[in-house]
Amino acid sequence: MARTTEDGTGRIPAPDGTAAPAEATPEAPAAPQREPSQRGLSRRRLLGASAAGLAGLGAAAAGGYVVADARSGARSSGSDAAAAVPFYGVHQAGIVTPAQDRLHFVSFDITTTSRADLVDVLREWTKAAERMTAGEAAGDTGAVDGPIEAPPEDTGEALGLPASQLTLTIGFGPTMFDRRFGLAARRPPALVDLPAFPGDALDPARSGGDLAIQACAHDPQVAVHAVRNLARIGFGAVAVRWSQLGFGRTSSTSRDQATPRNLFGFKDGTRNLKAEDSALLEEQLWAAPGDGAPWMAGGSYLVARRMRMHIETWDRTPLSEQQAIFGRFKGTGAPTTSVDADDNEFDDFEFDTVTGASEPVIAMDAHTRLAHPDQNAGARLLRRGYNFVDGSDGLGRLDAGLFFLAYQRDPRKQFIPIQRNLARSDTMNEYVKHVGSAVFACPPGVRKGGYWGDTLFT
Ligand SMILES: C=CC1=C(C)c2cc3[nH]c(cc4nc(cc5[nH]c(cc1n2)c(C)c5CCC(=O)O)C(CCC(=O)O)=C4C)c(C)c3C=C
Ligand SMILES: [Fe+2]
Repeated sequence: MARTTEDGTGRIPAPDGTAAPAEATPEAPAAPQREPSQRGLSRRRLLGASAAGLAGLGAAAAGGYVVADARSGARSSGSDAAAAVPFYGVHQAGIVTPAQDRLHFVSFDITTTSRADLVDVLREWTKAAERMTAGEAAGDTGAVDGPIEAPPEDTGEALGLPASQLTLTIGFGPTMFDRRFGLAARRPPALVDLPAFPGDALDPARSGGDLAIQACAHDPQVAVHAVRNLARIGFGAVAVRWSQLGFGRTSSTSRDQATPRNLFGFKDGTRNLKAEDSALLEEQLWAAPGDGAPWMAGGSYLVARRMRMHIETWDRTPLSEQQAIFGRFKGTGAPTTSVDADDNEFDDFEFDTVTGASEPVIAMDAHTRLAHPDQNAGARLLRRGYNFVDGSDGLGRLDAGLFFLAYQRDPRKQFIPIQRNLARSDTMNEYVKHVGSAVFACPPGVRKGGYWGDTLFT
């Protein structure tokens, strides 16, 4: 039987068929089931109307979700890409949530010096984020149902679009803990300024920030709409410092997802931390109460690096050399130590295997050897990066690369030592340059009635 979202929210059903709680954790409170505004022509109502009109078309594919596209009237089945991810939960959505296809990441400077104003913005953002992730307009009266004399409460470009699995994840940068807001004593020990690494070519205009929002969705317009409306709501208290669009995920964060490819053409995310690795997530991803900042318990630390990839040089590099850099076959993603290249993507590396000439099959300076937990005191990352192509560089090359996003429990023990290892000797460094960098403390998930980061301010 085809599964429809009867309340019209498109909320992803839990495995038992009930509406899933936030972040699909057993502890998470039930997601709110609100009536659409009486006046508002919400995105959800538009979808509901469209779905009703299409009801006579009959059931879609067995076991699939049924999603109506309000813009085109088209109906797609067998996919939940249009559904909503609950906003509330123990952890913020957008971390272990199966990585969506599109990203809009934005870093803000806080321009107010008033702590009360900052908290007001976080409260307003929370309300808008809850609405937008449910597929609704940013404010009650939306884009077209407010007073004609006033600017609308929503910018309108997502009218009629479904929730598209939008997640909004907030992070606080080290500079938010300076003297402005009385938060210095609450700066988590793990929220360190990242050191300079060999080869860094960081642009300050693409680095740092007091606050960041990661918007991920299956529709780029939905992600951009969310960021734009949060920036609009925060006007006068925050200003965009830099932002980055991403068009193709470069990691899987769930075993249900196929491994995607980066712009070097290699499968990326094979050995990522995944949502199903419960014990590892506790050990490597989520901050715990004893970690030195109790307000961060259930949160995580995010490192963002804009990494330019010299794809034109890469494209002139022999396949054998490309594969040697990753110690993996380009086609299947299997380690080059696997007996055959077929279907062995998830094989373990045999780092001790040597060639007839007694050379290691996987070079000592191969990216995957240097990044492997065995070389980094067991440290792992939950990578959630995206490909980008931001036009060209004026020198006949595309400005392309990987916007690397990695969540972890403590960057001092995870990103920093791994990156030190890579920066020193990774053979990939010839093709890659780090041009932007930032680190954020992402607080735990929001309880119903609470607001983003309330554990920090209360
Ligand atoms: C400091 C951390 C890392 C940076 C920066 C980084 C950049 C980077 N990586 C690729 C492509 C691949 N990386 C792969 C694996 C991998 N990379 C890191 C860390 C960083 N990568 C880790 C921790 C791992 C997993 C190691 C392990 O547990 O075995 C792979 C192999 C596929 C996979 O396992 O995901 C690829 C391919 C690029 C292109 C890049 C910068 C542009
Ligand atoms: Fe990597």
